[in-house]
Amino acid sequence: MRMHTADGLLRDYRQPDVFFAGKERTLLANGADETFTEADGLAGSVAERLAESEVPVALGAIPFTGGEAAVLIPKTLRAAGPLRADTVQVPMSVALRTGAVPGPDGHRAAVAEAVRRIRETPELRKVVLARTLETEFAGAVPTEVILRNLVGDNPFAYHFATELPGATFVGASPELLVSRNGTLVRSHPLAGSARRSADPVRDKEAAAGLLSSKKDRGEHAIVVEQVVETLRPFCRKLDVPAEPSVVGTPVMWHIGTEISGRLRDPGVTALELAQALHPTPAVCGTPTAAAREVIGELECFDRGYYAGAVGWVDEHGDGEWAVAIRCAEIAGPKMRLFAGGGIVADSEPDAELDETEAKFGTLLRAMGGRS
Ligand SMILES: C=C(O[C@@H]1C=C(C(=O)O)C=C[C@H]1O)C(=O)O
Repeated sequence: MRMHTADGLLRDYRQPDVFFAGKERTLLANGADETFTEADGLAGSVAERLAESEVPVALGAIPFTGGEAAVLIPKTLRAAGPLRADTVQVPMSVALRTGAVPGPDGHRAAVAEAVRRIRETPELRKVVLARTLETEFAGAVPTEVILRNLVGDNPFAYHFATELPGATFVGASPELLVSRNGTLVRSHPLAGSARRSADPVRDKEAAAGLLSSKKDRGEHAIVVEQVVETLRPFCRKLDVPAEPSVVGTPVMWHIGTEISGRLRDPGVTALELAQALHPTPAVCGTPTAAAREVIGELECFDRGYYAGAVGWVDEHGDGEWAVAIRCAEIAGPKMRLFAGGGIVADSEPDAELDETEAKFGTLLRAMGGRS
């Protein structure tokens, strides 16, 4: 059997392949033997088909809410270990047009309204609000260049390029929704963010300030609480660190908690766990249904697969699903970037606006810009 290297798979990726690089495996898939669009019972239907499939892995994306899943069993699949190589940045042409939807004032107003609702609704504790950045290039966006640049910028993220109806979805997520390897289950929720600084002293201060911020710690605790509550019934043992830690990307600091557990029933697949956890309050809010409703009212665009989940599951039920953030949809010459942040009772509109601008930086850097 020919062995593949993760770096080789990255170099071979071309749209419309499906690429996913996580901590366990790097996968490059081509063609679709079977596609799964029905979100209800998705984990069950996928597991059933995988049991008899020649290619024993399904991969793709599930949307933020409602809508169709975009998961497939490919015709061919190549697999390698995790990506380690640091790829050289490839230059890209500059975007002709960019425009944020909503613009700065629109986002500030939405944040202020979410804060007002959180303060006056006792059970509503957190709502995640996002915005988009629409960009247009002179020609078709080279998805493989964006993907390679994302990897080069941060080899430690979960990288993906997967096909959606009418678009390619590409990103470098720092956040693990869930992974399953045998009976070992892991989740690494992030919530609470600060922009990084080019000045090392200020950068360190930003990380320390984030970890000691009461508002950000509160925002983070809400996510951990729900992830633990959801995983508890699936696990006979669950390790939750008493204190969170700081996790860095090239542009952001986040508060993170690495949770691990042992599955009670090894028949529960990674995709089933992902669907049980999704959407966590890191991308939706709490309580989930009320937060989702506020998002529907205050966001002026459809999230699609942004803030959904992207990953893979195999015939044993092992798999990795990342939270679909720090990402963009590419369609021909157009590229739409997404970024959001958690809003709690003491959030400030200007700071929240800045957080989304900073988070756009992950994709902007891959597009050859500066963040
Ligand atoms: C919603 C996003 O990020 C999420 C929200 C965070 C926050 O509110 O602090 C931090 C990490 C992510 O869980 C995004 O990047 O678009």
